Amino acid sequence: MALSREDVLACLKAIKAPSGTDLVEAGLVRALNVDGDAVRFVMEVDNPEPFMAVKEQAEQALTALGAKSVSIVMTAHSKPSAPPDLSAGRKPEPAGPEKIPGVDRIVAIASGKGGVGKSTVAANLACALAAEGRRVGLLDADVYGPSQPRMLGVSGRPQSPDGKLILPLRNFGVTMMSIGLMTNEDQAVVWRGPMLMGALQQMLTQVQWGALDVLIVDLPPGTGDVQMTLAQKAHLDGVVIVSTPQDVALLDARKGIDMFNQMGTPIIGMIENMSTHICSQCGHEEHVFGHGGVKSEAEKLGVPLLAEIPLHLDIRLAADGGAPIVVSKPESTQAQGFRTVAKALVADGKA
Ligand SMILES: Nc1ncnc2c1ncn2[C@@H]1O[C@H](COP(=O)(O)OP(=O)(O)OP(=O)(O)O)[C@@H](O)[C@H]1O
Repeated sequence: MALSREDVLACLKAIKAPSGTDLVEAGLVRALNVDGDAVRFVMEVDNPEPFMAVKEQAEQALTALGAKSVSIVMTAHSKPSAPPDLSAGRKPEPAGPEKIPGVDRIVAIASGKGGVGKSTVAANLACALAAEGRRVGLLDADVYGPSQPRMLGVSGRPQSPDGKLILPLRNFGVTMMSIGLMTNEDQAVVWRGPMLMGALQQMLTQVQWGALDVLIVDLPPGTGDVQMTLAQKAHLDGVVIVSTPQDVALLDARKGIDMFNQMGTPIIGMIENMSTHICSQCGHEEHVFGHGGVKSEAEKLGVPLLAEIPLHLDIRLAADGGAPIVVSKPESTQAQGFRTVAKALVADGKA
């Protein structure tokens, strides 16, 4: 038998809530839906226990009225939230960037432009810090061209025995995780904003980094979603900007510095890469990309120039061969720049 809304309300008005008032008057009947011989409504109560008998009574009365199906869902009241505590002595709440448990510091390696040697610097710095006895992690967040697996000579898919935490890989004393290890090496990866941010967050929080003195993050070039997400989600202790002496690379580096300044991330310093070219045959030195541009820029910006790294075949061969120059030829002059930066970071408590 088709019921009307009025019939149903009249039926419910005859049932008393524990307070003595009828169900409708007490405002307990919410979202009433009468559809033919089916009746549904929600009873909003603080504690369902005392209302169980009332619910049963309502079901019986509605069935007697002619309802074939009765569905009464009891939900707890959504209490209005307390007004914000604006008193001066209140405890500060954690907001914005958070620390990763077990990771003492996070240092990002950034560049305004692609191909200036940012990943080479990140790999060498990580290995040089490990050689200084630091517990080092290296997160390859360069989603557009992950290169750390090749530079550190690691391959294979990271395992996740419990399906929750990802086990990172390790080489040369560096604990490493790369987005490149989650995709096929030759496969072009198209990342959309939310996907990218999700992947970065997963790399930060779901990788079993263990106890680290410093986590080095190799960022993609430029000032995009990854940089913003990292600065917003993780507590970044500082950023090292890599640039070549060329004007165009410097211009892009300036944009990067500007962005990190706006996000309140300290700039640890700049590194001029491919500073001078020393011929591996005759030792002749020439300035392929100019020289000193980064130094004067760093002076202008009031940030330290951490090192001038030469453009040298050995640096490329070592990086491409899976053992960075600080590992394969630690005593060479080409490795010295990286090692000096690592020592300085340790001495300043930055890594
Ligand atoms: N100082 C150097 N001397 C010789 N070769 C170098 C030097 N620095 C980097 N390279 C080489 O230049 C190439 C690009 O370097 P790298 O991948 O580190 O740059 P990147 O800035 O990280 O690039 P991307 O924009 O792809 O992330 C690599 O083949 C690397 O071996």
